[in-house]
Amino acid sequence: MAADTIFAVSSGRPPAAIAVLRISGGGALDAATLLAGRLPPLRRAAVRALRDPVDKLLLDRALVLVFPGPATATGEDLVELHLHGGRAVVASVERALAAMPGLRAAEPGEFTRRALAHGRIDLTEAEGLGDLLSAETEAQRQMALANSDGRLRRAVADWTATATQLSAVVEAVLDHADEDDVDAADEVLADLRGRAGVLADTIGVALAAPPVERLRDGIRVVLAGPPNAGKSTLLNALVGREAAIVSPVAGTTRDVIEIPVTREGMAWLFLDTAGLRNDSDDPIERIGIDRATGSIAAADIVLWLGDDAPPAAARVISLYPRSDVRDPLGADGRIAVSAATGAGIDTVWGALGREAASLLPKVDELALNRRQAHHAGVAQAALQRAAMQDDPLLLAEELRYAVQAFAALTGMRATEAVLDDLFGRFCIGK
Ligand SMILES: Nc1nc2c(ncn2[C@@H]2O[C@H](COP(=O)(O)OP(=O)(O)OP(=O)(O)O)[C@@H](O)[C@H]2O)c(=O)[nH]1
Ligand SMILES: [K+]
Ligand SMILES: [Mg+2]
Repeated sequence: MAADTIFAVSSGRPPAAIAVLRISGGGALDAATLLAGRLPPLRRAAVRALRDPVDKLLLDRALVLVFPGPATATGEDLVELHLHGGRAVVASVERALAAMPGLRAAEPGEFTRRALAHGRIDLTEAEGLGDLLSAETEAQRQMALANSDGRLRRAVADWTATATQLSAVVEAVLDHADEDDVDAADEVLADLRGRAGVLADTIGVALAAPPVERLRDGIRVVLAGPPNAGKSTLLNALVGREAAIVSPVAGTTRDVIEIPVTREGMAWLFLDTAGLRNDSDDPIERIGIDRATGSIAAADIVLWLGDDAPPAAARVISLYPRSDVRDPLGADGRIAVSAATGAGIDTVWGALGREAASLLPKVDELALNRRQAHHAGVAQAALQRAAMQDDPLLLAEELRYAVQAFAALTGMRATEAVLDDLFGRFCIGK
């Protein structure tokens, strides 16, 4: 069964100077011939008059490029038409293509999905591409580029090769179970268990890295402390705009206010919260305090503006706020900061940056997104069990589990749901 031939503008929404329209599939060359007449030599650009195949009316003069499959971006025959980028020009060519049997407009991400289906890329590279397209910070871009370029695919290929080798050894031991001497077989199995354990540890290193998603979602920094401590004023100073209401009235902030910020190539999410106090009899303020408590629990970093001991949280940076109107000696090891004068703001950013270093994956090291980490975790657990398994039959079974989990990680066994979810995030024409 031949799949449809698909087409879409891949260069962004018209109008633009040029619109690159791609056609991919078994009917791509025929479709292009219908429009352009004689096609240029393969992989060589040439200008052609594009005509409506039905009424022969001129649609555009365009650069035509023909790439024969399977060595193309999609793994199929691929044609690029570099059109004049006006809306009506693009629409007229799209209409002519849609009228041809077997041709239809591409769904979001469908070109990349075909690349995956034809083995041109694996799922980790497709995910890297998706991240690359949506990258808004320098850190995201670098990580996504490394993954879209096959860094993770190569690592998983190595893990798979090792696990497969180990499986072959167990099979050999099983095959010769009654001939060879038992001590030698035991020795081989002991060595094997050791190597399964080493592989489990290798995967553990990647699993220990912070999740890739944090690059995109940002580091969650919660400003917390008693009422009127100056939380909202400090938030505004940190994010550089009047994002939260400030007033001398204690209990001004009730809802949690989330402000995303990009700074020095990193994404941050700042959360301003209601002042914490036990004696509020305002039911709305009490709800705010509950929300504040929840935010603190889910924070990556808490900026604590209170004089009392901070609440239990993952990482706390203690501040001495409103330092312009307080005794400098009172800071007592905390970072003195004044939103009014700007004193100490850079120091707070410095402290945040130091904490961030361990919260974000490093661009030159392997890191996994949550989907990938799930499968890596399954493989690691199987290998850890293999490392303690005396029975060669069960050991072989664990190794098979690990290899299956690797296949799921790279998408060789990805479900439709996983693919729909991923490619739904892509734009049309990618
Ligand atoms: N002098 C001085 N006043 C400040 C500073 N920061 C905040 N204030 C004042 O302190 C008061 C309270 O500030 P907010 O930012 O509303 O304090 P908050 O902690 O958000 O208060 P709630 O939301 O009510 O819990 C306001 O009148 C601010 O102008 C500062 O650095 N220096
Ligand atoms: K206030
Ligand atoms: Mg406030």
